Amino acid sequence: MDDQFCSKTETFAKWLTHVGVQISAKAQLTDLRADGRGRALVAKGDFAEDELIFSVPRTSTLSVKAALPELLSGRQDISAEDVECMPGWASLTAVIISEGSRPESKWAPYFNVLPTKLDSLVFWSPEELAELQASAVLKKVGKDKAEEIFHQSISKVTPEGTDVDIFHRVASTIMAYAFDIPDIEQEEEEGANEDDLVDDDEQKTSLAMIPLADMLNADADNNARLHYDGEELEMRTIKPIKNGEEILNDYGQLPRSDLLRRYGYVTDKYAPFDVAEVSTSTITDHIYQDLAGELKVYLRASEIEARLELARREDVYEDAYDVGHATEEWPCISDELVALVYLLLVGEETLAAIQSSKMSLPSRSKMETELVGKALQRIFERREREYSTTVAEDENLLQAGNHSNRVQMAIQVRMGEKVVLREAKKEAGKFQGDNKRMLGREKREREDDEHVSQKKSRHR
Ligand SMILES: C[S@@+](CC[C@H](N)C(=O)[O-])C[C@H]1O[C@@H](n2cnc3c(N)ncnc32)[C@H](O)[C@@H]1O
Repeated sequence: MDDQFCSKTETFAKWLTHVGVQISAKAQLTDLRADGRGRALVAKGDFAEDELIFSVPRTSTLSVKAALPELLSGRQDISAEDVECMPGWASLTAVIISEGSRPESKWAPYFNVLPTKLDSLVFWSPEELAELQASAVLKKVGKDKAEEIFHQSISKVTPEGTDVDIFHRVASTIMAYAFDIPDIEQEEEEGANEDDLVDDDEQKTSLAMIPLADMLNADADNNARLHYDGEELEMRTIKPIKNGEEILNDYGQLPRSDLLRRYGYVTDKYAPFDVAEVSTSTITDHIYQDLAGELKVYLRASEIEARLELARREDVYEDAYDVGHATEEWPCISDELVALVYLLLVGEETLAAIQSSKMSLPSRSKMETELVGKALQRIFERREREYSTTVAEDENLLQAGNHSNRVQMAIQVRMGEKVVLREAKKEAGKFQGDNKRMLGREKREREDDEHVSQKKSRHR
């Protein structure tokens, strides 16, 4: 353990006052390492709703704009453009690495409280990552791509000797600690154009580090929120906070997989936001085989492609679809996924009618046919089998608890995804819509209709 932890916190607290941060006497930076929560802000008195906890002047935030002059000073070999042309996170990484290498940096007391070790996924070994099994989060880690950007552009502007380990530490700290701050000029401009008919809701933001605001942990239900309205960024309570309670910020409604990837921790409170991903290529590779018994039709690759093209035209195509827990507002299975599977399975005549725009895509309830439900159930079962352990096995492993913290977190993530797939399968099992417009049925239905009418005419 870092035995300078407390002295670093004290120096940081003094520095905050020095740079104009105003903090309520009822809020205190506290050592929560024993609970695995690092430094945290804790209430040392009762806060009312909408009470100011602290304010940080915009001038005390660390952005590319703020730190670029220092990086460029005395360097003839690079220009502002070399830094500004990089993606936002990469240019902020470059300026923080450069600033961090200067012992006289005004930010030094702040840098001293930033982490030297993180658990975000980029730091996991191949064996640890393998514990996530079939989780789609593995495709999102992006370590190689990040290193490519480091070698191609960041390392050209950072001090000589900056290695890839420093790069990952700073880039990952930015991922877990930085904020997207709305630009104040933009807000004023928008205010001036309040009567404009065209609503330009794309607000310009800048990525920046906000000392102290980034010492707040999060646990799905926050009790504080940062306000960006003025020159002072204000952290205010959103509900009363009692003496002794931790002050928590909002990191967003993230599935545990993303929480782990970006922040290196998970808690049960994020489980309701878990998602599992099913890729369109897996769906098209298996759907006709899985339903061969009931379809009795063979589609050529070009016919499948035409159906996917229609899904694109109808704006329901995605390379992969997320399924999540149902809420009061949303089902587990998105409208887009139902529509994709419907278009892959709808009969030729209905397909042609939609293609020629004689008919529009039916409502969700009409697309929830029994066949679409059966296909989705198979898709979710297949996806669950891609994980090498079952939910029950994971439950036992979690209970045994004899793993490293990282493995324990990986088990929670992979188990959460399988639980979502099961719930989605149950939902698909309730689809009961008529199959008569579906592939292989349309013709049979028509033949049956004709058969009935022939019978009727014979009886006449
Ligand atoms: C913005 S920082 C918060 C300050 C941090 N605790 C520190 O000591 O520097 C985000 C990091 O805090 C930790 N963290 C945040 N919320 C947490 C929680 N509920 N449980 C455990 N760790 C948490 C994670 O390591 C995350 O990457």
